[in-house]
Amino acid sequence: MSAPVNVKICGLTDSADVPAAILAGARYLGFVFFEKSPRNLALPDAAFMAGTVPEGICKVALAVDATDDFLDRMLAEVPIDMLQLHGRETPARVSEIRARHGLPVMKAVGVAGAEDLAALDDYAQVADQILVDAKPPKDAALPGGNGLAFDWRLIAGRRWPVPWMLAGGLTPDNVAEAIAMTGARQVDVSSGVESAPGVKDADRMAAFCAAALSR
Ligand SMILES: O=C(O)c1ccccc1NCC(=O)[C@H](O)[C@H](O)COP(=O)(O)O
Repeated sequence: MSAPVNVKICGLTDSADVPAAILAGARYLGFVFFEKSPRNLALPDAAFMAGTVPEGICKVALAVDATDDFLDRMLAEVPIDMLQLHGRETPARVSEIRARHGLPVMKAVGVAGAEDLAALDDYAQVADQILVDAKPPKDAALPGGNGLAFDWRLIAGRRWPVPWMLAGGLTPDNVAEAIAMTGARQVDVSSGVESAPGVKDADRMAAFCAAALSR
């Protein structure tokens, strides 16, 4: 029997989201640091929320093309276990951030077509994990968290030398099919468990985790 699927719930904005996500079954919690996002957190709020997370649950900080100065300030204040890089960070920058900040790094890679798959292989050489996400539309305000899925057949049967997560447009209704089609053992969700942009819904988080953990 395979190990249970790991669920990451990204973009928590309220302190009540932390116990709700953990009770639902999430193993990773994502905190967004991107000013244009409805899920953006101020450092003191993130520090408070992350401080309530028990041992064994991975606290992930999501940043977009962040400077070392920002990462230094954020990590000095917020207890974080993993960095998620969701911008245009090059493989060299991923390596640099890993070495400088001493935390595991998950690099998000956007997929829209077969031409995007090579980047997954490149980042799998330098990151601790890769997040296989939908590529944002050209005019999107956000580089992720858009509730948009990609064609899962593109990665069916593909494997990488590091752990990976499937993301992009997952919901309580489609996550089981996404897992079945791709073979993912880790899934990441944000919009699909919200009642409005930036507002997590405890019932949807529970339904999502139940559907993912049933696979
Ligand atoms: O959530 C945001 O607002 C956000 C902002 C900037 C970069 C990434 C962002 N979110 C990424 C995610 O929440 C997930 O890792 C992933 O993209 C899946 O999101 P969704 O399609 O909404 O489930």
